Amino acid sequence: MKVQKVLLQSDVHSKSDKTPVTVADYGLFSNSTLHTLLSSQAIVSFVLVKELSTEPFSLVAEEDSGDLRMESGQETLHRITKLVNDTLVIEESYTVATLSSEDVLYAIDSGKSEGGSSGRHWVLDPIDGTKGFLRGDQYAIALALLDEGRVVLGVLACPNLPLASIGTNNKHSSEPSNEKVGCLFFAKVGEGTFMHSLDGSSPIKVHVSDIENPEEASFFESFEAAHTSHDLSSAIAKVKLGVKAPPIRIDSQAKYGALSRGDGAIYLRLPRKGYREKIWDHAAGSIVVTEAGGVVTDVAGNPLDFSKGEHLDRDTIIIVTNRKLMPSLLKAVRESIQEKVSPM
Ligand SMILES: Nc1ncnc2c1ncn2[C@@H]1O[C@H](COP(=O)(O)O)[C@@H](O)[C@H]1OP(=O)(O)O
Ligand SMILES: [Mg+2]
Ligand SMILES: [Mg+2]
Ligand SMILES: [Mg+2]
Repeated sequence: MKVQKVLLQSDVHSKSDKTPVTVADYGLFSNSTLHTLLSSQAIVSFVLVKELSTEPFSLVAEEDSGDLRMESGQETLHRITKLVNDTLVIEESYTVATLSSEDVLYAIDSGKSEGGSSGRHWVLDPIDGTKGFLRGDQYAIALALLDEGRVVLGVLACPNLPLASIGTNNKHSSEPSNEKVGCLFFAKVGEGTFMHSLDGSSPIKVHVSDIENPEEASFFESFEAAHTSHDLSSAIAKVKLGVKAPPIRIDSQAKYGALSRGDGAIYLRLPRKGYREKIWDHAAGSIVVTEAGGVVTDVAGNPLDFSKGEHLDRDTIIIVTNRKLMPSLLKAVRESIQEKVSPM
């Protein structure tokens, strides 16, 4: 959050489309991003190892220390180490000793497990929705626990997600947005999904929307057209289901969080051909939604399979909604795909 604030105060963000333009802009953006995602991975990994010292530890995480071990990476490593220590200071129980650069490298590289169908594995996306982070929009820190290939626990921190609904029905776009942001969702198998504010309000139990008529539903999709087909989702939602509201396009697993509390009723992810989704992009989000009463499936109607290592199957379409809407949504997705493949 600290790094994003600095980014947003820089000149870069005064441009209307919030995208980097000059070489210097790109430098600032990529350095800040690198610092943030590696620090996040180091902090979560360090804390997990400390808390779980009595059991075998396996972490499947997105990032690795990469060039940080080389001469050219020393300045970056130094800054990340400072960022990690400055952050851990806030939490008194972790300030026993200052972490060295070596400790930070070790923590980052503890995330090299491949996961799989046996035993327990933590799954971490230290910054999910990197593009949203850069734009000053939505991003998430997503942590899940797999047990024998099944997600049994999920935590989703969404630092920029308003505590109030972001659903199209509740939004008054003419009003200035001074709403409070920063939500944390957590779900444990069989125990439901809870949300509280990042600054620590008491948790409330959340439920997915109970809308039955698809025309009244609003739907989420990626902000980035490279991550999902906006054309296909619009064909499914507008044409097949009669959805009236425009799509809510936001980055990251904040979509799962927002859906789990009923801000919208549908999330469609229609990746480009050949793409293999990573487990850390969906593990936490999927249990947050299912424990809130929702359903997360592929196009065959099966739950996502997190037991095959780092990836889901190639070309996995992800369909998320409540139990009542799922049959018609599945039908609409299948029909639209069929029509796209073999146009009449
Ligand atoms: N070509 C791609 N197709 C689908 N997802 C992608 C692609 N490239 C990166 N991603 C990952 O998809 C997620 C973002 O999707 P969304 O559009 O829902 O925000 C991110 O986790 C991003 O990784 P990252 O964690 O590095 O940001
Ligand atoms: Mg991700
Ligand atoms: Mg990521
Ligand atoms: Mg990434």
